Amino acid sequence: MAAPLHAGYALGDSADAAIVPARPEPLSLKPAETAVIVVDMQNAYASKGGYVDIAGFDVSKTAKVIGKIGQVLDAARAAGVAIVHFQNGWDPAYVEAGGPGSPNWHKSNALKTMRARPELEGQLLAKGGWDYAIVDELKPQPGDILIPKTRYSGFFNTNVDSVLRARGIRTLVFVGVATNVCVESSLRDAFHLEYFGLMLEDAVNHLGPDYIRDASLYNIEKFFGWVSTAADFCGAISQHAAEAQDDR
Ligand SMILES: C/C(=C/NC(N)=O)C(=O)O
Repeated sequence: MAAPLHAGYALGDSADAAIVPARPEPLSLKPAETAVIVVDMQNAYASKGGYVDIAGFDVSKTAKVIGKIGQVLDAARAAGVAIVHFQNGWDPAYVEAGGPGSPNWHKSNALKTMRARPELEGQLLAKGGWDYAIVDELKPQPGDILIPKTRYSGFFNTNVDSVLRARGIRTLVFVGVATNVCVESSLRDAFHLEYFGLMLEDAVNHLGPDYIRDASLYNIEKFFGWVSTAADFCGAISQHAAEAQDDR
């Protein structure tokens, strides 16, 4: 049996689906049953002087990623695709971060940085602060959904699965930071919850050496979902919306 021309839950009725060029094969999706997941586009992860910059990670590429995400959100809103923003962080007393009994206390580079530099206590990833805030260019708009989270994956200790299922959403388009941490963690968990996950490789930024970006994209393409670009996703949903308009 020949491999299907495209993947996606809409295999049976792809007539009303958009076909997004992707790896390992094109992915069909229905805009009304799709959401763009904007992962942690906060000053902490995307701005000079934010937590990951202070911790020594490279944020030089985030301005370009912010531009790509802005294009994706404009096209998504025009095509009726839902938008969900994850926002990572904790209460200013860091109760939600967990103490030494939590692996987060030992692995979070934000918590480790504040232990090493006590003058930063209460500033990194603290709700209400600049570091925690979503960057000005990508502030949630009316109708967007905002999901606070306290660990890497947006599918743990949140209601996002219920929010998405209540809207009949089956395909999730991932953008944001970091490719190899919160984006991949969330896409993997979404896979195990039966969502079709698509990562836009030029709308994400990784933390660490460049090979970790390649490894993350390989993992997603081979085992957890699909990989495409901002232009291919925007082109597919915009063309689909135009054809639907012509058919009216
Ligand atoms: C390392 C890290 C990653 N966050 C993310 N949004 O990928 C953190 O939150 O400490």
